[in-house]
Amino acid sequence: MQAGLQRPCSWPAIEPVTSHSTYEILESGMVLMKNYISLMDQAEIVNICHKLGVGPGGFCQPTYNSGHKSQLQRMCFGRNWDPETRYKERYRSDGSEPPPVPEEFIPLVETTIQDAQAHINSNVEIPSMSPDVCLVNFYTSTSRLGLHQDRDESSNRLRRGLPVVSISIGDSAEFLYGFTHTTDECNSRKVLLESGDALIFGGKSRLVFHGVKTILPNTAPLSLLQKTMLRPGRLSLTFRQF
Ligand SMILES: O=C(O)CCC(=O)C(=O)O
Ligand SMILES: [Fe+2]
Repeated sequence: MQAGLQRPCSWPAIEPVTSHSTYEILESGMVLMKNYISLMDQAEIVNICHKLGVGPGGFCQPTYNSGHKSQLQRMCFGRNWDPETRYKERYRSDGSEPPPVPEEFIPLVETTIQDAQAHINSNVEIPSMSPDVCLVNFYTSTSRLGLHQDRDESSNRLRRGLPVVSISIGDSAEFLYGFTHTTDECNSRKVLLESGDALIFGGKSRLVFHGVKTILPNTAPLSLLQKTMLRPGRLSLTFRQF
């Protein structure tokens, strides 16, 4: 954590490890923080997601109106999001409601944004936010996520460019991104997201098209697998303020 960015000590401690991390500015408002979350904290995040994932409102495989099932397992925190109804339905079809965003995650996300802002020396390019929604995705080695924009949050927050903060845990992923509505796999840029990386996209990059092309099997840190019940695959958490 950067000097001067101390949080009240009553907050539960999931703290990013900035000493070993490196920062890459991908675009205005889009920063990749490599090796940002310590293995211990990754394990804690996995354990929290595991505990909530097996309860009511936990992991499920979203279904499209066509009957097609999504290739992912997904769980929402804070607000129910569904590929068909977006944020409109408070309850899932099984009657469950999503758990709130776990309180351990909120200072982690806020600090991540502060560190990104400190790195680019601007809180205009990436505004601050406090997450009240999170989508948790679990990808197996064959899962993919097509190119899309995250644009279902409230228009006020989108207009202000409040960032999405994405955290990757487990197997690495090839993540695609691009800025035109014609963005496809051929003309998008590609970046590797590894366990412990945080990616922020806000400001001018808030509506970037993005998706997950490939999961690279057997790339999760061994010690993470030993410390947790994480199955082979990738867990991603994308935090937003609705
Ligand atoms: O898994 C990821 O890194 C991206 C997830 C994502 O784009 C989403 O949930 O909207
Ligand atoms: Fe997304």
